[in-house]
Amino acid sequence: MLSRSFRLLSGYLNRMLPEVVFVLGAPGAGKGTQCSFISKEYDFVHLSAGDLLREERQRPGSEYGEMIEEKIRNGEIVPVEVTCSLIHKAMQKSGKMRFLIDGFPRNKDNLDGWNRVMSDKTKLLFVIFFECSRDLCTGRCLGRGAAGSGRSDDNLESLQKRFNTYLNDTMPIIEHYEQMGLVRRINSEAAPEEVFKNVKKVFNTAGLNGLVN
Ligand SMILES: Nc1ncnc2c1ncn2[C@@H]1O[C@H](COP(=O)(O)OP(=O)(O)O)[C@@H](O)[C@H]1O
Ligand SMILES: O=c1ccn([C@@H]2O[C@H](COP(=O)(O)OP(=O)(O)O)[C@@H](O)[C@H]2O)c(=O)[nH]1
Repeated sequence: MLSRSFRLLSGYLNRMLPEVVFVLGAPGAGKGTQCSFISKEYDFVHLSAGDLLREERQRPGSEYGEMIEEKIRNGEIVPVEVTCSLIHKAMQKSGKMRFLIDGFPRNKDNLDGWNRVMSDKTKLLFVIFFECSRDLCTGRCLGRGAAGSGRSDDNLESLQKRFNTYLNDTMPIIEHYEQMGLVRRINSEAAPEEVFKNVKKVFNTAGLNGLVN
């Protein structure tokens, strides 16, 4: 009896937690593009860790501006205390309950930091992993740079470093979630609308099919 009440109560409390989907994949795999599609059709707020860091870098008086710029240019990962606190603040500011966290967690420091501070405040639904060949991803990022992204890392030299970081540091995080049965793999080499069809299948299968807006 007591254990049933406990289960009901913890189930209820669990449902009250903000829900999170992590979105991972190589640089240029299409994470941002797909997240913006998802947030238009489903009740999820898109939070790009990279965008939050770039905003913080531009914020007058930020003590982290230079460090963030250096890390981004070199394709290295910013310490989790900075990234996690930006994500947490953006979640609170939104007043919403469902979040796509794009481009995070990218290494063990990110994963451990999130688990330390955020895992008991949120419920991780699943992890989307966009799979795309290195050549296509490189071409997309260079195209984004040529089209005027203004990003200091959309160049060949930074891209080589970003890919090394992705292979050495981010792939083990994806494998970690794979072992937990949380990864939803989606090939992202086709046109954006085609990729989105498969993204929708993942959300609908998870019972998140309520359209919004
Ligand atoms: N499926 C796709 N096919 C072709 N180009 C794409 C596709 N998805 C994204 N792009 C383009 O590739 C670049 C990188 O996409 P983006 O969504 O910013 O990737 P990420 O967030 O993974 O770095 C952008 O210029 C975007 O317009
Ligand atoms: O949690 C994060 C997300 C991004 N970055 C930095 O921001 C850069 C750009 O990341 P973003 O996700 O914006 O772009 P992508 O590399 O996926 O195209 C990365 O190479 C890192 O230097 C980081 O340090 N921590």
